[in-house]
Amino acid sequence: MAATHLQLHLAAPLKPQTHLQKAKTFATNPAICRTKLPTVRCSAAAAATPAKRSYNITLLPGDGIGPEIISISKDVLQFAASLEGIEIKYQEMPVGGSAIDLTGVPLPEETLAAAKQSDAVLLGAIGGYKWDKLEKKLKPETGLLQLRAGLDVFANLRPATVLPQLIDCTTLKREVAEGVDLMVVRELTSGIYFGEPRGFGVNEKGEEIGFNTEVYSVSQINRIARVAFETARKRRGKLCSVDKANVLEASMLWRKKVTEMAADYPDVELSHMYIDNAAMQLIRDPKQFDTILTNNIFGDILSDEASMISGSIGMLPSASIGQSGPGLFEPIHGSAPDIAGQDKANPLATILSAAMLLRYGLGESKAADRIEAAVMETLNKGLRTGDIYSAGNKLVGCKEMGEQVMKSVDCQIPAAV
Ligand SMILES: NC(=O)C1=CN([C@@H]2O[C@H](COP(=O)(O)OP(=O)(O)OC[C@H]3O[C@@H](n4cnc5c(N)ncnc54)[C@H](O)[C@@H]3O)[C@@H](O)[C@H]2O)C=CC1
Ligand SMILES: CC(C)CC(=O)C(=O)O
Repeated sequence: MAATHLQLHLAAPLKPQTHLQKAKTFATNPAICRTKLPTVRCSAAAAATPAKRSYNITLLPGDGIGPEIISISKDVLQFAASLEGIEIKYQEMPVGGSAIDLTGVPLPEETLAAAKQSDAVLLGAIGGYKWDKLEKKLKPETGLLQLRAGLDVFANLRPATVLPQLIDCTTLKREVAEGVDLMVVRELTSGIYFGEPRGFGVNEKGEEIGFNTEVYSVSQINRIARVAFETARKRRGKLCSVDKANVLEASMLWRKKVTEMAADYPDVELSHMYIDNAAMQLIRDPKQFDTILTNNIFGDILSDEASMISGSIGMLPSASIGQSGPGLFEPIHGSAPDIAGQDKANPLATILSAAMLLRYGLGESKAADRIEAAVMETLNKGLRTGDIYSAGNKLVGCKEMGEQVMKSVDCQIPAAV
């Protein structure tokens, strides 16, 4: 099958909503991630009446809790799609530690080829103790970085919302967390995770060293900044660019280019913040943030931090997109080896990633609505995995949570936001 093409569709800005309107929306409407991103869709699905209603999805379960959460998310995706008359064919491929065990490498050529040829990719997570001591090029994490680079999905969109149902799960004071609704736009295929030179060596004193390089080119900055401005424009019109421009040259260039681009977006209020302050401000007053633009490593850290405002890392989905080709959709968490195989994992981050896949990868927003509505209904019923459990609710395992979401998938679709 020919590869589909994701496009950043520069649509007219949506009307910004006030915090109060938002809070009301989220209290009554399950569309957790809806209307928050620039419209991203494959060209095959971009027509008003999509000609193509059949898609190929590559599933990459990976390691640890990956297979558990992907199996459930696939069932939910399949059911929601079938109710909307969409046919999906799946191809499951190895990645990470499981690929190392099978083939000797963390990203087999066949896996990358299958991912590239599909309409979208749904990933669980990679990594685990078993592979921690392998040399760098053979580690599961290297496979994931190669996959992101191979698909050129440079923009990682990580929404973090405090759902009213989970307000008791936040580690912050209720009044600080209530109504938080932010989006981290993380650069995903450059920066210190990829920069050269890198490696191990010996310094002039004969001491062993490890070194990495934080490097960004103008084009790498411009393309992620554009996504962030477009995202902010479709949200509440506030963009905070997070860097370390008081110390790092790569950040100085980042700040200069982001500032220049602001001229194209007079409707977006741009601010800059140093990463150390941003990490603090996110806990002090998270509601000050709407859209956060940042580099690869700062975005990795800030979004994990943001997950605890929402209640659990088991709740946060993500979409990684490029200029063309399939998008990569994955929860923000890792393979959680401490709970793997124990039916304790929260599958909702991956289920919501499947909803993002439908909405932003395939342009199938009705099926995405169904999944998000089902997640909300399941939470409304009081079902909770251990990571989001609070008194008065029912503690369930990963499987039962998934089964309950499945039951709710054909629930009535609420009106669009
Ligand atoms: N995208 C990916 O595949 C990522 C992979 N990793 C890899 O995952 C492995 C473990 O890394 P950690 O630093 O422990 O991060 P992690 O995100 O896997 O786990 C951190 C903590 O959160 C909990 N947790 C994570 N997901 C959960 C879920 N769905 N439900 C309930 N609890 C959940 C875990 O049990 C653990 O206590 C490492 O090998 C790491 O390299 C880490 C981050 C991202
Ligand atoms: C495991 C790394 C390669 C990536 C990571 O930590 C992340 O993207 O969350």
